[in-house]
Amino acid sequence: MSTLTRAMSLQVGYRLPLWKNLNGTTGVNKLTHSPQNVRSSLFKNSSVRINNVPVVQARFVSSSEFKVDTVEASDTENEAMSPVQEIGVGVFILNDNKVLFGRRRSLTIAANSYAVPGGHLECGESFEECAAREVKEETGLDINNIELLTTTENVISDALHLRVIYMSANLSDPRQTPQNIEPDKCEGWEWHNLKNLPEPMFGPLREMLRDGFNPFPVHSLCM
Ligand SMILES: Nc1nc2c([nH]c(=O)n2[C@H]2C[C@H](O)[C@@H](COP(=O)(O)OP(=O)(O)OP(=O)(O)O)O2)c(=O)[nH]1
Repeated sequence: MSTLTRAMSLQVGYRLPLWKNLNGTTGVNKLTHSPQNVRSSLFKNSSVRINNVPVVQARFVSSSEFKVDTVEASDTENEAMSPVQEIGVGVFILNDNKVLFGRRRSLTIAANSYAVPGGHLECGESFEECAAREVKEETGLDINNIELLTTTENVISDALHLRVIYMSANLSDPRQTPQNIEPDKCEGWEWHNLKNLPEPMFGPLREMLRDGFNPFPVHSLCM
């Protein structure tokens, strides 16, 4: 009897569907990006492991909201396989012609790559509130003019889809400088011109930007 792995959400109390097969399977990983229809094969090479089995999604392993346990296949035969959707928010903070990026230390998604500040949407929170909260928590910065840019959907596996909402924002006071409030998660924050992006860039972001996605206002020449 094969051993399957499942994740239990401690925070909201629902059980996530099982992966069909975790034994080396990475699943179909693609990113759809509206409106530019960017496609990507991110997360393929994740080094994340659950019960020593490689998987493509890390959040279950390291987040305090989840624990992982092991069940026998016979317990699971009748369980639904409908995917769970997580919602993340990423924020392009625009300052002159630059955007704020930080190199992630996290052992979860996108370890060691550069990404914009962001995090998971909390219950009852608007995208704007989430953007302001995550930016404050991670960088100490206060932002305004927070606007929706686009969304992406990362299909991590049959069981998990990650919807990411990308927002843009300005500094409330341009004299602010970013602080590394969560040094366990990030090496530090730096302003970068989009013509000269730091590497390695978080894959979905690299794909978007390479395909011409521009977080600056249309009337702006800041690129
Ligand atoms: N921060 C950030 N997350 C991104 C970006 N692109 C992208 O797909 N994501 C995804 C990865 C995560 O699954 C999700 C949330 O990001 P995160 O991993 O930084 O979350 P976090 O631990 O800081 O926040 P939280 O769970 O404490 O709320 O959004 C991005 O550019 N920046």
